[in-house]
Amino acid sequence: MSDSNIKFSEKEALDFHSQGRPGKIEIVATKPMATQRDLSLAYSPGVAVPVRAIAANPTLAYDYTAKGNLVAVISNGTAILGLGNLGALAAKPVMEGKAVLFKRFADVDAIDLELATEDCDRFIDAVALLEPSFGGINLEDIAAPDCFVIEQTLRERMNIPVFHDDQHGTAIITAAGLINACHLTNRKLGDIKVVVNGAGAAAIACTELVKAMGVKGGNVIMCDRKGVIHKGRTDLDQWKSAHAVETDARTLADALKGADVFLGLSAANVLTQDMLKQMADQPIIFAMANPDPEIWPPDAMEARPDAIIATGRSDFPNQVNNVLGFPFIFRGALDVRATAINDEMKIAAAEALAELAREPVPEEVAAAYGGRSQSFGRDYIIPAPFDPRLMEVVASAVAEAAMKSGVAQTTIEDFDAYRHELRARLNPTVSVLSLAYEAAKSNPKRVLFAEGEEPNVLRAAIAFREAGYGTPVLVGREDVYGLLRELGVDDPESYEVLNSRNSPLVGRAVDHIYEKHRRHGLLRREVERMINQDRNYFAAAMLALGEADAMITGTTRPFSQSLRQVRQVIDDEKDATPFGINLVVSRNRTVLIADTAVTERPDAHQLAAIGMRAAGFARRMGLEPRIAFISYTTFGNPPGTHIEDLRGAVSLLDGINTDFEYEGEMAPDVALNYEMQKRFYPFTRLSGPANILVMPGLQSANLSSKLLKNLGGESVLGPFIVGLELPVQIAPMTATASDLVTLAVLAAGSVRERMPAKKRARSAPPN
Ligand SMILES: NC(=O)C1=CN([C@@H]2O[C@H](COP(=O)(O)OP(=O)(O)OC[C@H]3O[C@@H](n4cnc5c(N)ncnc54)[C@H](OP(=O)(O)O)[C@@H]3O)[C@@H](O)[C@H]2O)C=CC1
Ligand SMILES: CC(=O)C(=O)O
Ligand SMILES: [Mg+2]
Repeated sequence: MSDSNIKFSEKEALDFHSQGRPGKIEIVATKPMATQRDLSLAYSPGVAVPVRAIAANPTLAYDYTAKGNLVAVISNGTAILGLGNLGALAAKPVMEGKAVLFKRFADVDAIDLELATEDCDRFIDAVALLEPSFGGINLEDIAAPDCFVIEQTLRERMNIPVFHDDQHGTAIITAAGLINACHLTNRKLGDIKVVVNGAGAAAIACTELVKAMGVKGGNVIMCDRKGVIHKGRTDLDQWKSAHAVETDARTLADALKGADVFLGLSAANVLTQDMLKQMADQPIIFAMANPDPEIWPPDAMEARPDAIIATGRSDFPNQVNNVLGFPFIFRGALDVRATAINDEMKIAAAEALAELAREPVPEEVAAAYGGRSQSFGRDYIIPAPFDPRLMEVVASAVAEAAMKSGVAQTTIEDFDAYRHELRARLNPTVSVLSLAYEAAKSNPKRVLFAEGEEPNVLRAAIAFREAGYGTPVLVGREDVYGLLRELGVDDPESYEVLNSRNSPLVGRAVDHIYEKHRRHGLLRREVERMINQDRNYFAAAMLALGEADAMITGTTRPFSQSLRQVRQVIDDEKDATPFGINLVVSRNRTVLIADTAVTERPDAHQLAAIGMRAAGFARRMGLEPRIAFISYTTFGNPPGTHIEDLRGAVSLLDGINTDFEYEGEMAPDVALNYEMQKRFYPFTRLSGPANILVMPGLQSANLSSKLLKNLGGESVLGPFIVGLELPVQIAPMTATASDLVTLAVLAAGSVRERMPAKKRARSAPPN
């Protein structure tokens, strides 16, 4: 089995796919469909107008339909990952997965199409007929040699890019990795001896590309299931025989003697430690079969500590997987309406990837993969898929190469502006959340789940642990182990449970709270009762005493009650009142709303302080803060009362040195609409629409967030508490298990660097 650090059960994988709406994709309308008029425009009779326009000028399809951003991911399921021919229907989860990766990484809309035929001609006809619908075709998981015939014929017949990703996507990423691995081991492509295991779609394309880049034909030995592909074999088709060589080697083991490079695009576990021991010094081992590689990296490393090792998986260093390429390659091709993805575009992508890996990694990416090396070297020969730079670097290289090589139908005049547009397409908050998850994995923390008897909380704790985000510490008095068992956990005793009825830590928890409050009216016996009766007090005391790094609670009582209890044990940050921030993540923008949780009527000082801390929070989320102090009036229009505090906050900020933009008072429709600001209030100090709305009071902040969540269809996260001395997050009572996991990850992520929890506990002064 694997030594991977991502663990999940088969049930989890199935639940992931079946929960909520089955599958991974849905279609969302981009235009309003609310009124009779909307319907008349979207469909008959209004739709007739673009129909006639496109009939007269076909390129207008790119202006009036989704074609220009739409890719079909098409398979017949004859080579699903490394699982073999499992048929068109079984390929659907992979193709849906590919479609969502297109969206997630490059904002390309993609739809999966599975064709139930193994007849090349029928497949080709079916795909060719789809040309009007799509801006590009991604062929996927079609076995060799049919895939060669299919792709070649479709490229000739179609006037949009047709790209078999298992061939060229893989070849591009492999080439980038190989360039860098050779660079690190001082090898020249012209000298290396390569063994390619597999002679299918991916293997043949990789071999062709590396030969085109300078690897000598006579230095490459390819193997299939029957062993080495040598000149004496009589069972070879034209694609395999093109790579047959004169050699005495007959098996993979023979071929690997003295080889510099192993490129595995075959099947799981076919490479042994003994074979690796025969390879040259500093061997380069790319075991790229999916989902399980030809050899697991720890085994390869044990046999050859001097090796550079890559796999197709995200849970080991050096992920050589086509996910690093296809989203961005299609992004660039679509943006210039390319008619093909040609060799120039492929080479530009490979070079851009290789160069990017040699550049310093941005701080947030390094932090996210903190446990692993993130500077160019043996464990980092290729960028990581979550690196936000991939989009602009690879897509712009591909678009430029398309223009230079004459397959672009439109041109990009200003590449700086284009790169800026590409950055904006990726919602930074979505990226930051992904990075927060990665960061949690590489720096796992101990998180107290204060409501450890609630099924939802336990589900979250299980998911938190199994995803590798950290160690959940469950606070509960009932039989928590029994509850875990009911939820399908086989080894409940492996979870840590703290019970305030019998924990040896109770005495110290009481001491801690009593110490804080004994001069403010609390008797020791009252503190004992608090600890005994309320898990929030006990959990918060455990946090304060260093038994864990962070805490989450909130699902069993109103937010304000949980917060009040927590604040009796955990101090506020110096000179600050805590407040709540909600994150509204809508299609193309993220907006923060504050204070959604604590102070009912903040005065000018409190509003200014909320603005300042919200700006810091926004930066941590990857947003450059632009604050609007929100009112129902904009700069006194219409005239009204209750705006003094907002104006006061603005002038308080005017009096200090701030490094963020702020403006107010403003109504939300003006704050969020920069065109309107420039038109009616050209003196605005914002440089774009506001992304932090500091509301005049708790009512407006809290109500607007809840309305957006329930009516607006927006994804609203939070409230996140800002301003407590120790990381505590309080979930809304309606939180789902997955909301709780996000909160736990964010709470763990805001742990300041200090002594690890357990150590602090031990070094605390004796009571
Ligand atoms: N990391 C990445 O990005 C990618 C990885 N891959 C992986 O590469 C593998 C092949 O995919 P693909 O090319 O699309 O599939 P194909 O079906 O086109 O090719 C499979 C090839 O693997 C060979 N093979 C299978 N088992 C063995 C074995 N035990 N020893 C030697 N060769 C073997 C087959 O040999 P024969 O010709 O004798 O049948 C065939 O040549 C899969 O595991 C896939 O997951 C693919 C694309 C991208
Ligand atoms: C990654 C991929 O496309 C494959 O393994 O088939
Ligand atoms: Mg594939």
